[in-house]
Amino acid sequence: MTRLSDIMETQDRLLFSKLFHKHRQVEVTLNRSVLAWKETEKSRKRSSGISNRAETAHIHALQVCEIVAVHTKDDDQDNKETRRSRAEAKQTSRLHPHAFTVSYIRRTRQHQWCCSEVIFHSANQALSEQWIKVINEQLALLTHRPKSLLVYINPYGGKRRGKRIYEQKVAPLFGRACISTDVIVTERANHARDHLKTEANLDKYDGVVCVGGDGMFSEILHGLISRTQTDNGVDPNQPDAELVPCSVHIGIIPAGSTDCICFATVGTNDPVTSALHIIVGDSQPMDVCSVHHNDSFLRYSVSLLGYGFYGDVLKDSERKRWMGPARYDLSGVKTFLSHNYYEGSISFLPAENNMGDPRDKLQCRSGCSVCQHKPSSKDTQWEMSEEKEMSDKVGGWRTIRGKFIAINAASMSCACPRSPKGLSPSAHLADGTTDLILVRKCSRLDFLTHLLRHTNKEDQFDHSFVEVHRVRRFNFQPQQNEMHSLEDLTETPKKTGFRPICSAQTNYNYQDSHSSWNCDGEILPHAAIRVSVQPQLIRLFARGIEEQQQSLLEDPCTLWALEPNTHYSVD
Ligand SMILES: CCCCCCCCCCCCC/C=C/[C@@H](O)[C@H](COP(=O)(O)O)NC(=O)CCCCC
Ligand SMILES: Nc1ncnc2c1ncn2[C@@H]1O[C@H](COP(=O)(O)OP(=O)(O)O)[C@@H](O)[C@H]1O
Ligand SMILES: [Ca+2]
Repeated sequence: MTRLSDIMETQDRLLFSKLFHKHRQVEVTLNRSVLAWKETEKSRKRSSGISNRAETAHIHALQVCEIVAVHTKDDDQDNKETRRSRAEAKQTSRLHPHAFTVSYIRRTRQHQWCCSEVIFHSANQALSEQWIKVINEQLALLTHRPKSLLVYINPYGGKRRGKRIYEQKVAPLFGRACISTDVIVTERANHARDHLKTEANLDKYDGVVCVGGDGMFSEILHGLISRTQTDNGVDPNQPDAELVPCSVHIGIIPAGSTDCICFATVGTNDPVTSALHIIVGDSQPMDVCSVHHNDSFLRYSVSLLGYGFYGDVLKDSERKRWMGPARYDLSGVKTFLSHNYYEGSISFLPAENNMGDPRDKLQCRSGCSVCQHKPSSKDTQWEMSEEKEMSDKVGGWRTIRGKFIAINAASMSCACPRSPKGLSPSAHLADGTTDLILVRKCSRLDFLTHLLRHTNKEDQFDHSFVEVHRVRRFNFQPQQNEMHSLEDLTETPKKTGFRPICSAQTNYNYQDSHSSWNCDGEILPHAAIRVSVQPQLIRLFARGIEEQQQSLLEDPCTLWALEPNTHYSVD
């Protein structure tokens, strides 16, 4: 563990100088991992006006991996400084005219990051240039940082602010970090998907950036996965095909309605935070579910596959797109009041016991140990042999038949501003499993209590009518129409609430008896599906949700007070 007090002294210094910062003389040190500075004793004495007294020295430190860029100071920054302290700034600029700016990541609140700046002045131009050169050399060693990105903007997602968000908040940061971009503003649905599938020259880019919501992300996901499988000769129609992971990272700039994939992988829906995760080249692997109907491929999903409640909400909300994100609230209330349930049979292959449990309260966080667990060959053989048997009684597969208000498969927590802990708070981003949540037919009041628990601290699984399983695969088969007796027809499905009572009894049809699957915000054309989790098929420019660190919130430059004979550690 590095001791902060040693940083100023150590042998592995790359550069050490006396420079000026905020009109005070500072000793600045750079080593391979940290840029640190503290006020010189002479300057401390002068500014405190008390001689011969040991004042507390403060060391300010930035991790090199969190430096966005270093530049010669520009006039704009001069103006900002001038406003703050005109006289002092003028004097510093006159005496030490050669300045450089280090832009770095500062944590604010709730997992939010911003880009801050620290300016160092010197009287010596060559010295200032040397600092810029050496810091840049260190940044160049961070080879996982992207240099070239392909950006797709959905101008109609969310509140239709995607283009403005990108131009005003993101592009300037990419420019500062010297990242080159090709930007495509989409002209129709599936424009981005089709471009990625067939046209885009992916060799040119280190990553693809999606400016939009979960639906737009889904387009990028499909384009990239499909392109990768084509390039590697894999047929995605085969439900058991082992898919080839995509080599290109995906960045998400949230500009949609739910933005659950961004929220669950970063902890906030903030375009600047996401842009900074892209700039530093963070990497978060993610599971992808492949969904098939019989032996043909339907879609991929990374967040929610929801039948019943969430399928009905989505279907209803599509007609209200003009309302923007509020459409989900209105459709949510309407669907809740309809209180439909659907019959069907769900069979699933549970994950091994060492994969945790959806109710274990172990949340997936940055560097999650559960997600780093690779299935052993024994686990894999077990799974393969079980899979072949495909039986209810033997082989680990379980089958549950019943009447369900909702069937949800959450491959990640699905946290979003509407539900900050998500549909399955302990689901993992990259463990190769999905949490299958079955909400059986229950009273309206019970279902409301269950829904409300998504928004507070209570356990939404702690109901007799809810069960949850961590699974690797599942199949769903809706109740077949022809299997109903006449009596069943009047019974299935229950359409209470605002429909004419006779419609459920006399106009029984497929639409009424079946819900639709909401697959990351897209409606699937079939109710009978086979789902298989493909572990870590894609990588995002993200790092998972960070545990909050109080010390990092207190000072722009991660400030430590250095007490005599006390050591402070850099985490
Ligand atoms: C009475 C209070 C009820 C509160 C219940 C809140 C539960 C919310 C859980 C939401 C999970 C969302 C999972 C993500 C789904 C998205 O993929 C999908 C499309 O997003 P986008 O492309 O950005 O529009 N969004 C939805 O399906 C919306 C579900 C909203 C349900 C109220
Ligand atoms: N230029 C476009 N015109 C119309 N639809 C588009 C365009 N670009 C993308 N889309 C589609 O818009 C849908 C919603 O996009 P998204 O960005 O997820 O917004 P929201 O979160 O509001 O649903 C996606 O299904 C995507 O395929
Ligand atoms: Ca998972």
